[in-house]
Amino acid sequence: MSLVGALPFLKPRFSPSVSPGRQRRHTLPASEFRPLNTQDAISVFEIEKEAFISVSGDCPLHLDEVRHFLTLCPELSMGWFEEGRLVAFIIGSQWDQDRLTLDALTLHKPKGSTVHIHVLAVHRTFRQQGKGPILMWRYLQYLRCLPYVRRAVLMCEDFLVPFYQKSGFKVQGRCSITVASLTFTEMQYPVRGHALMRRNSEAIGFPQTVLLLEEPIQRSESALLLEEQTQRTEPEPADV
Ligand SMILES: CC(=O)SCCNC(=O)CCNC(=O)[C@H](O)C(C)(C)COP(=O)(O)OP(=O)(O)OC[C@H]1O[C@@H](n2cnc3c(N)ncnc32)[C@H](O)[C@@H]1OP(=O)(O)O
Repeated sequence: MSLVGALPFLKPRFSPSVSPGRQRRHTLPASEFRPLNTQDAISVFEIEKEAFISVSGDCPLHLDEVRHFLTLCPELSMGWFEEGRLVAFIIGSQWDQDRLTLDALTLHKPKGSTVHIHVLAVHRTFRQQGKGPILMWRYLQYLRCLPYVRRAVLMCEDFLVPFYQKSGFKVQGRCSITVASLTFTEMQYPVRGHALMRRNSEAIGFPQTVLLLEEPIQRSESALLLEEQTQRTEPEPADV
């Protein structure tokens, strides 16, 4: 019996016969989309602080609320990481009523068929590059793979209505929620009701869906180009 066979713990980690190209990579993936977890909460809140608190003094989710939703329903969040750094994120939870009320800001209703998108934010240095619309597009595709989701809703300030319309959201009306002097428009996106065709792919950890939309989402040329580049730079599956 060889020494290595008898004492497996002495076995070298990498076989000398493995070619350099097959060795484990130690670099962080260039671009990765994944659900967030509570360890990401600080990075999320750092982006929120800059994006909202520095502008209006408040933000959609305080740090404890970020942790709360990432504990209760991490599968309704999505982060975009570049070389391990969070550059954009969405946090959602389930809601069970037609319109948003104050309770929707803090509660997750696991029996609800609506996903309430609490916040979409892009890190300051990565804005105006089409990342927000791409992340939203991926998120909405992902929601289509969750059988219990019928629609997505959000509230936004009026100046962002055209931005969300480009992602396929429709105005539902004035939101009953106000925060200090801020008022909001409520918007919704029908997740069910479209014909859809599934492609059996599990890239980047999210099931992918190819959609046949009744009304195609309008995406700008820059967004399409960036997405194409992102797909090109997505990492190969790690060696096992
Ligand atoms: C539910 C909520 O979370 S509402 C709050 C939304 N989040 C914030 O306000 C946080 C701070 N802001 C951000 O994080 C980002 O600026 C976002 C999420 C609003 C936009 O993301 P970005 O990646 O910067 O989007 P980007 O600038 O690339 O714009 C993409 C398209 O949306 C349009 N757009 C962006 N911002 C706006 C706006 N304020 N009003 C109208 N259109 C807009 C752009 O013109 C562009 O369209 P085009 O490509 O056809 O020219």
